[in-house]
Amino acid sequence: MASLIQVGLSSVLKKKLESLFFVWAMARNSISVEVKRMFTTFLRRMIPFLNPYHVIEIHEHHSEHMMRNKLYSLANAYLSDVCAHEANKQQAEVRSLSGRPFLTIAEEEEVVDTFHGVKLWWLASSCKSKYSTQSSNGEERFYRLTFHKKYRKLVEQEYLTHIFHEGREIIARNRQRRLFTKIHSGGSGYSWTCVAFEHPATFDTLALDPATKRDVIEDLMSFREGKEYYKKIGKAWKRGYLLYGPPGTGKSTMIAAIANFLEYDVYDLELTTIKNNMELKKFFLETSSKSVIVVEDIDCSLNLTSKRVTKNKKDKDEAEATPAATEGYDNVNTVTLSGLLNSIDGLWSACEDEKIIIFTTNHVKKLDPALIRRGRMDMHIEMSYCTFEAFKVFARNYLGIKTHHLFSTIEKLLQEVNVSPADVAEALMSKSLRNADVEVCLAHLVEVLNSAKEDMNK
Ligand SMILES: Nc1ncnc2c1ncn2[C@@H]1O[C@H](COP(=O)(O)OP(=O)(O)OP(=O)(O)O)[C@@H](O)[C@H]1O
Ligand SMILES: [Mg+2]
Repeated sequence: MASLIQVGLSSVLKKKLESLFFVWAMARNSISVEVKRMFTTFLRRMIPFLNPYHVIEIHEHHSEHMMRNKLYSLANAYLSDVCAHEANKQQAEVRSLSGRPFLTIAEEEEVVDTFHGVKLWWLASSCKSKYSTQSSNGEERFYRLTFHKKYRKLVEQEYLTHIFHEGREIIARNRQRRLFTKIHSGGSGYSWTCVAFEHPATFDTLALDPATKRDVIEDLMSFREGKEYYKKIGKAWKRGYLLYGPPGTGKSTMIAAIANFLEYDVYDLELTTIKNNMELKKFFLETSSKSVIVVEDIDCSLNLTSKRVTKNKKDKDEAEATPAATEGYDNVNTVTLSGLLNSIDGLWSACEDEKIIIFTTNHVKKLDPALIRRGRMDMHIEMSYCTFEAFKVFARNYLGIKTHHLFSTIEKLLQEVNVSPADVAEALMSKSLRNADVEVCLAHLVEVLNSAKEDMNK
C-alpha cells in the first residue's frame, strides 16, 4: 500500500514537473539567459525537496574493483529469509538434495520490510556489469532500498547493521557447502559456477596412518581457531597443504575430508583453462573466505615444474610449445610461476582470508622449490601406498571388523608389495558389495596382493 502511495506520489510529482518544464520550454525563447539559468537551478533544487524518499543501492560487486560486495550477499540472504514470501514473483532453487527449496525475490519485484515500525521498500533489479567475466551475460544484480528521508539516520546507523548481522546468521544457518568450478560464461570470459558439495569422505573413512591423520586434524583445528593468532603475528589467515604420492593413494579423498571437516566450500582451480596471470588473480579474488582452493596435479597443470628461469635452448623450445610458458617467458598471455606465487601469497591474497590452498601431485620432485617452500605450502603430506594401519580403516568401514585371522597374512603382504589404497578398497568392495562374507572378501584381497607380489618379482 505504502509502496503504491509512493508510486502515486512520484507520478503526481512527475506530472507537475513535466508541466512546469513545458511552460518553461514555451517561455525560454522569450526570456533572458540569466533568468533561464535561475529557473533551471530552482527546478533542480526543487526535485529532491519535493521527493521525500531516499534511495540506497546495494550492488553485487564493488563499484571500484571487481570483488563481490559482501553486503549484497548478506542482503540477499536476509531478504530471501525474511521477505521473499511476500513477493508476487519468486525464484526457487534447491541448493542441496538434502536441503529445502530456497526462495529469492525475482527481478523487478518489490517487497516491504519493517524495522522499528518504519517501512522500507526493497526492489531486486539488474543493470549492465562493468566486469564482463564476473557475471553471466554482463549483468550486474543489485537491490534498491527506498525509505522516507526522515529515517535516513536510522537506516544508515541501525538498519544496515541489522541486515549485516541477520544476513550472516541466516547464511551460517542455511550453509550448503558448494563446489566451484570454472565455466565459460558467454562472451570472452569464464566465471565460477557451483554445485552442492556432497562428497561423503571424512577423516573416519580416510585410510591413512593414524599419526599423520592426527597431525592433519590438529593442524586444521588450530588453523580454524587461529584468527587472532594470525592477526597478532601479521600473517594472512591462510594455509597451504601439499599432498603428494602415487595415483590412488587418497589425495582427492583427503581434500574432500578436509573440506567436510572444516565445513568450507571447495574451489577446483583448473590452471590449464586460465589465460594469464591477470585472470588467475581475478579468480583467486573471487573466491570467498571459508574455502579450500584446490589445484590438482600441479605438475601437469602448467609448465610450472621447471626452474624459474629456463636456461638452455631446449628448455626454451619446450616452454614455448606449451600453452602457457614457464617463468622467464613472462608475458600477458600466459600463467607463469610468478603469477601463481603472487596469487597464493602476494599482497592482495590476504583479501577475504580464512582459506586453505591445496596442491596435489604425483611427482613432488619435479616441482619448483619456490612453489612448495614452507610458508607457502605449510604442510607437506605424503600419501603413501597402503599400510596395514590404513587397511584396518578399510576393514572397519567396508566389512565392519577390527580383527580377523587373515589380518596377519595381509599385514605381511602389505609390507612386501606396493599397492595403492584405491586397489585395496576396490578389492574389498567388489566382494562386499555383493554381500559376500568377510572371509571371502579378505581371501580375495589376499589373492590380489599375492598377484601384485608376483608382478613385482617378475
Ligand atoms: N587413503 C584412502 N582412504 C580412503 N579411500 C581411498 C584412499 N585412497 C584411495 N581411496 C579410494 O580410492 C579412490 C581413488 O582415490 P583418490 O582419487 O583420492 O586418489 P588420488 O590420490 O587423488 O589419485 P590421483 O593421483 O590419481 O588423482 C577413492 O574414490 C577412494 O574410494
Ligand atoms: Mg586425485
